[in-house]
Amino acid sequence: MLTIENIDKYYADQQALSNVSLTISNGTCYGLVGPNGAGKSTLIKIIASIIHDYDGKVQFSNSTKQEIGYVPQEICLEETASARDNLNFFGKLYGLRGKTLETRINEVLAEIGLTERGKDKVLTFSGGMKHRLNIGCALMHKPAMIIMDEPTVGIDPQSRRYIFQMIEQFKKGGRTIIYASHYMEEVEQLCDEVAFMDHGQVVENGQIGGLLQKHAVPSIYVKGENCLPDEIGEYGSVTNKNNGYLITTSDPLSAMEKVLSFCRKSNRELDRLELVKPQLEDVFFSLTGSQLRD
Ligand SMILES: Nc1ncnc2c1ncn2[C@@H]1O[C@H](COP(=O)(O)OP(=O)(O)OP(=O)(O)O)[C@@H](O)[C@H]1O
Repeated sequence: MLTIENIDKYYADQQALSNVSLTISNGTCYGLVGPNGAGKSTLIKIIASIIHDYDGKVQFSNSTKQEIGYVPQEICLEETASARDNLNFFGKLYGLRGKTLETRINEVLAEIGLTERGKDKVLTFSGGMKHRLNIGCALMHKPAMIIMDEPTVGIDPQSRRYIFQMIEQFKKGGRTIIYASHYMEEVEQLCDEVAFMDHGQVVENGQIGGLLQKHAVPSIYVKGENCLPDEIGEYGSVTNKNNGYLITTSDPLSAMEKVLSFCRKSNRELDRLELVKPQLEDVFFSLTGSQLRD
């Protein structure tokens, strides 16, 4: 278990984190979500012991700091060296030597899908392959906790899928994962729990299902050439979306029936009428009043 209590962090006069407290249980895939500058990387660096000058407490129970694998946001590889040599370097940093190191390099290359490219220089790799190797370097010492800072920024869909599969394997292996991202859909897909960060604070945290239930307002989507907002406005609160209308209402099924019946009676054609599943993006919006990518 990782317990973070009342963390404050300043860079000179600027406060990057304010009174941040979180508890992360072993074996959880925990998402840290927030816009640029929210404080995710700073918090991660504090957990990974890269930043030491902060107020507050970070406590690990039954996991030592040695068991953390940190995947930085920036690619941290020697481009002119091969994948094997990069893994060799990180393995040695963690105290591996000889046959054990050699075996571990082979295992990690297989895990990140780069066995065939092990002897090639990193500068010949695609962005996605570099990201996978970047993750591989953090796996050399078989860490119980893996901390990943925006591991899918700027990579192709195929590599993103590969990284997701790796994370699913980490989860199956019982590892604890901290996953910082500003891609809400990734966190929703991968994580069990999430903390929303904004302006250096945790604005809400908890199990994803619970947060959706607690904060997301149900809605329906209506699209039809002659459906006008003031005609359907009585069924809920209406906003424009993709040339149609989103009606947020506490009773979406009844609102659907009413829209359908209204359209039948008045001979309006409907292109689309659907129940909208609440998403984490909506929860973040309802808590902060801003979209994640504003
Ligand atoms: N080394 C630094 N020196 C000064 N200010 C910094 C430093 N690192 C981060 N900051 C500031 O601290 C705040 C939090 O930044 P941080 O990088 O932790 O946020 P983030 O959520 O990870 O953002 P991003 O998604 O852009 O990486 C920002 O205002 C940032 O400008």
